[in-house]
Amino acid sequence: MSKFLEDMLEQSEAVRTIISTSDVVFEKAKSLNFERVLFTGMGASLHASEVAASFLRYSGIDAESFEMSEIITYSSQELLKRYSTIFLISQSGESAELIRFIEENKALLPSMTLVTNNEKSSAAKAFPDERVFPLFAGNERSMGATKTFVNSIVLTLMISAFRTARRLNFSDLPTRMDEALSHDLSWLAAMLSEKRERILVARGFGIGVGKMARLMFAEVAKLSLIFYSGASFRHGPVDLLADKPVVITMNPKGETYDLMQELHNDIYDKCDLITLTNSREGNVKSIYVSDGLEEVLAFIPMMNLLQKTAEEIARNRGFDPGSGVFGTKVTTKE
Ligand SMILES: N[C@@H]1[C@@H](O)[C@H](O)[C@@H](COP(=O)(O)O)O[C@@H]1O
Repeated sequence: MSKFLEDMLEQSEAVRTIISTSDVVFEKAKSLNFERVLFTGMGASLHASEVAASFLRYSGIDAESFEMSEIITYSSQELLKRYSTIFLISQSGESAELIRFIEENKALLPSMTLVTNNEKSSAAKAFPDERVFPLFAGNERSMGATKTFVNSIVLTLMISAFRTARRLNFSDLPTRMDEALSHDLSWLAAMLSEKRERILVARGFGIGVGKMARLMFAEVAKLSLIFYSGASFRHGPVDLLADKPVVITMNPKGETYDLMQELHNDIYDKCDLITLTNSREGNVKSIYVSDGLEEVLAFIPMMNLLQKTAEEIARNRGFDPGSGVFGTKVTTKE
């Protein structure tokens, strides 16, 4: 079994564990100021936080998510001071940018909070326990985050839900994740291995997940998957349909479901279109996933489905899923 597959199969258990810590999470979250929130990190950790940032904005709370490396060089401490809470997300707690960010912004430590899978990391040492939210994802072996990505989404949503009036029901999520991984996806892996453009489209809470899918395809399958938000795809990139690409959309029931359906109607005869959805109504080729989950959580099992596909593509292409060729799980050089 590949490292990536091993990690993948442990995800639902990891989610059960993080959900079981909700009382401690809510207790710690009480001391956080949600006036103006920034989430920052690199790679999977950054993309996971984009879900909570859009969830908070959707609930009327001022929240943003920016890549840490860009903040370091192209922003300033004066601007960072304006955030009431800065969430640093890092599964390892050792990424080069994270260490530098903490070092260069020591004056802002009181407004920072760390989300990490490694409570003994260099980053964690800079924070008191009440400012560290552990991911409880267990040992993650592979390059191409799985358990820590999903647990980062769930944990930052748990923290965010504490502040909003919107209650989130996570209880069915682990079962839906396992169901997603039980699909036979060999046909999709074969289609995505062909020498033509692969495009992924999603909106809203799916944008962070879509960017993560792009990263995972690069890290695991060693293939490029282009990601667009549903709206930006219409603003020009639809011309990629000229070469009949494979287009996957993630379209759970929710705010923009109908708009995405319209997009399907407009493009289905110009590409191989597959939609991941929890609606039975669609009239294009669908993979049914995330049954009954609310919009913000529905993208997680969709990601699991894409993980399984990427794992199979990697094996078909002769790569060891979860091992980097040039990349590494922890990047210690900026
Ligand atoms: N190749 C890895 C990515 O897979 C990971 O997402 C990123 C952030 O890692 P961390 O969350 O440990 O800071 O670092 C590396 O570049």
